[in-house]
Amino acid sequence: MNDDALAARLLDVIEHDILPLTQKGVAAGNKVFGAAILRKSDLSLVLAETNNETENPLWHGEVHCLKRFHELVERPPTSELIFFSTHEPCTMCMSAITWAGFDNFYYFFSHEDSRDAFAIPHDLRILKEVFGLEPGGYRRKNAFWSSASVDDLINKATKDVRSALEMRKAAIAAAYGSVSATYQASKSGNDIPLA
Ligand SMILES: Nc1nc2[nH]cnc2c(=O)[nH]1
Repeated sequence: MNDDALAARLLDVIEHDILPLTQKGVAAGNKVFGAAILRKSDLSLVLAETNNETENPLWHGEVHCLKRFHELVERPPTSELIFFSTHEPCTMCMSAITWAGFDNFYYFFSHEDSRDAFAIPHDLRILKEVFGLEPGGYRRKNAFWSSASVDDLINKATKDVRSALEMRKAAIAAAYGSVSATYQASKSGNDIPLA
């Protein structure tokens, strides 16, 4: 799999498939996180989903996506699939991705971004309080999966490709800034335990 093509495709998926769902989800009081599943063979989309914590606080973007995946009548084997998350998965979501059988995941925003740019510090707090781990302290490559950020892929690209990808990345981050502001303005009224 070519890293440049994968980075470009993940940017397409976040912009065109996940973000529109998240804009609707946030308007209904949910958080800004989303996820998608793609085929390794041609990077086509299997499905995209978004956070639905107003229905159930366990429906993080990633877990909600896995739930919908298991509701599909025809489901490709997870060995043939890529898992993509808008934000670095929390410890629950990482475990869910593992239990679902994926050998990989990719993400756009880091845990530190969730805390600093999105004012959602819980993923890092749980990592520290429950597991005693500092940011980045989990094993990004292990016996179950290898994980990487979109930044990792972009950083491996050639200079020209890299600057084009960086520009697209900045535009997507700006769009997420706007949905994040909507979520933050509404969150005092919601019933989510760790809002
Ligand atoms: N990655 C991720 N972190 C979260 N923290 C709270 N909700 C979520 C979510 O849906 N995804």
